[in-house]
Amino acid sequence: MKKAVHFGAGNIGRGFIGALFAQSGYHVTFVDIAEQIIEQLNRDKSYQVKTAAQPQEVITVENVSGLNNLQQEQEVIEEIKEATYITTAIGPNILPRIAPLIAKALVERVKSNEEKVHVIACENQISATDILKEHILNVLENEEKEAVIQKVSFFNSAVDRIVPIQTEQGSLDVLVEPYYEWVVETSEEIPPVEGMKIVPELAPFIERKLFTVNTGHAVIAYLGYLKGKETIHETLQDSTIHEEVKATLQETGAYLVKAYGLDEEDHSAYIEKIIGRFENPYLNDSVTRVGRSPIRKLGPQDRLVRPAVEAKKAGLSYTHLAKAIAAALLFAPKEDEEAMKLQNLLKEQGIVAVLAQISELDEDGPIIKEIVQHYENLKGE
Ligand SMILES: NC(=O)C1=CN([C@@H]2O[C@H](COP(=O)(O)OP(=O)(O)OC[C@H]3O[C@@H](n4cnc5c(N)ncnc54)[C@H](O)[C@@H]3O)[C@@H](O)[C@H]2O)C=CC1
Ligand SMILES: O=P(O)(O)OC[C@H]1O[C@](O)(CO)[C@@H](O)[C@@H]1O
Repeated sequence: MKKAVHFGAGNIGRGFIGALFAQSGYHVTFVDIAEQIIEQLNRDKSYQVKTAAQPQEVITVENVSGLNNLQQEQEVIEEIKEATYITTAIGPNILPRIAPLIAKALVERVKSNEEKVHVIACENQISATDILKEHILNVLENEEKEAVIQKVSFFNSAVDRIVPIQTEQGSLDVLVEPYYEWVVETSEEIPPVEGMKIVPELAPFIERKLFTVNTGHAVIAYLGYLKGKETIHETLQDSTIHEEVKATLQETGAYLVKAYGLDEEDHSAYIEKIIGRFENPYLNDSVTRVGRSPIRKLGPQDRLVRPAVEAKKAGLSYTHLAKAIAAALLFAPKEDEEAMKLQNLLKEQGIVAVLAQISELDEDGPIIKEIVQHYENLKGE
């Protein structure tokens, strides 16, 4: 049986990527630090993926096991020595932490196995696999680097499936939206995985996804949070926010149409389809999950700042994006470590210095000016 090693046995790991490998006949070893999930995977050896829809579809995922990367380093290395795929869904900030173990394992792997192994980071981040690759290569000696580069393929990818925080305590089962898309960039012939779509150039796919699905979701989360809403579905019932989401996606859409020559009508239909996905009442997706880690989401390459900067460069409107950025600065749930850090930074340094630092925006530029105006207005509401 072919093997896949997947880092991150969370929502996307179990509910999407791991499930596709298992359905394609792979044994999936999940690697995680969550002791309870690992124990349960090894005990139950299966779990169910259930769609948030009526009627509900239920898929049983089998041939799975788990390893703890903090306690079972050697076992992880042994699995990687035989794997066809190594994938991750752990969050962009965690990639540097798992890179040393993957690097160590790849060095062992290329000594004992001639077959190529394929590494794919499945994160909401542009070029996540390139970033992981850099962290891996950085810890290797020159000779090791060469061997790894020759026998390991690294592919960037875009992952799209809404998987909310799971509410069934003590269960490995995962509730997912019915829709999914996994796009992988390569021109190599690679072992087939059901549901994996191969493209020669990822940029249009990942930007269209990140700046529509993730931008739209973020706008709903941040505006919903400010209005005291709990869920994405509930927030979208507010017609003012609904309109604001559409207007923001028209801004990112104008940039995407111009940058990638997309058909305007097709893109408008895509926006409608995405908003329809957000409206799914069975997902019960919280605004705090979707808005989580606002410092990461305000990064220069992420879903709010990059389209605003690109729109400005192209002479297009970015006023609704500026409002969304302002709303992100006001996102302050106590349990979100990054949100708390952001609030402290704002108190200590003020909005202009913070945006210059975390979003790499020009302190004297028009984007910051517009954000500051929206920030003051939103604070006063
Ligand atoms: N949930 C969703 O709807 C989607 C999420 N994504 C992306 O997928 C990635 C994962 O997201 P989720 O599955 O929602 O998160 P999650 O929090 O459900 O899963 C992450 C898993 O990583 C594990 N982890 C954390 N630190 C670790 C470490 N040092 N070593 C090993 N494992 C570690 C956690 O214990 C957890 O099980 C993120 O990059 C997210 O942006 C992408 C598309 C959809
Ligand atoms: O997973 P992140 O990057 O924190 O952001 C949440 C976003 O990712 C998703 O989980 C799916 O792409 C969306 O629900 C949301 O747009």
